Amino acid sequence: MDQISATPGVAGQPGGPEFGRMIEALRTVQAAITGAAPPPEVSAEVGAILETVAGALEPYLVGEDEQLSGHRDDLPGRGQPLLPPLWLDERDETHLRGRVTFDRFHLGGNGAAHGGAITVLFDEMLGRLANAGRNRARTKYLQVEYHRITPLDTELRVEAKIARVEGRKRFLTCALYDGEHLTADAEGLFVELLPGQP
Ligand SMILES: CCCCCCCCCC(=O)SCCNC(=O)CCNC(=O)[C@H](O)C(C)(C)COP(=O)(O)OP(=O)(O)OC[C@H]1O[C@@H](n2cnc3c(N)ncnc32)[C@H](O)[C@@H]1OP(=O)(O)O
Repeated sequence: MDQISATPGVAGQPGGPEFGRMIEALRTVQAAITGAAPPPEVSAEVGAILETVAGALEPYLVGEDEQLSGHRDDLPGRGQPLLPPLWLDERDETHLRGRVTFDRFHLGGNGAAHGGAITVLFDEMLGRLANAGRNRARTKYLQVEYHRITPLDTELRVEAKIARVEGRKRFLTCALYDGEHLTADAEGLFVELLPGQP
């Protein structure tokens, strides 16, 4: 994505608070479905409702540049349901600091957040920082270490820093904390795109 709007949307316009509410409801549905063991009639009923929901949106499908999801910096996780709800409290061109809460949708097992969900968070944090005020770069590698389980339904702190820049290469680090406990961290290399690279 190239354009991310930090301006809260206007009620009654596309991207207004109604859109944020829809994304929030989707997150609630994702967690509810993941955590439920409904009887077949309820699964059938909910499935039909969701098919109706998809049908209601179908006339409004747009290209990547026009979609709202992922482009709303005023919403947690940019309004992109793939991302856990992430709030950025501090940001400049050298560091980011935010809060994130994983829920039942992000469950790996035995109460712990899925390692892949944590990696999505780290790629987002490092991607945002690598691209802050700089020419566009993409992830070359992301090396993640899991030090202890990352709990669900707990507000966690996440911090990213630029370690060094060498020509096109941007080396960054990210760390996730439950209180004072480090649960996971990562080192990533982002490479600035050459003209013509997608
Ligand atoms: C506003 C935006 C908000 C964004 C938020 C969301 C962020 C999400 C970020 C992403 O997820 S991006 C999607 C995932 N990544 C990709 O799809 C990238 C796919 N790969 C590519 O497109 C290319 O491989 C890439 C542009 C990253 C680099 O390709 P190049 O062929 O131009 O670079 P090359 O592989 O030659 O490496 C460039 C430099 O890095 C070095 N390098 C490569 N791999 C390395 C490695 N493993 N370790 C150390 N150095 C390495 C390499 O030696 C070289 O060093 P020098 O410049 O000094 O010669």
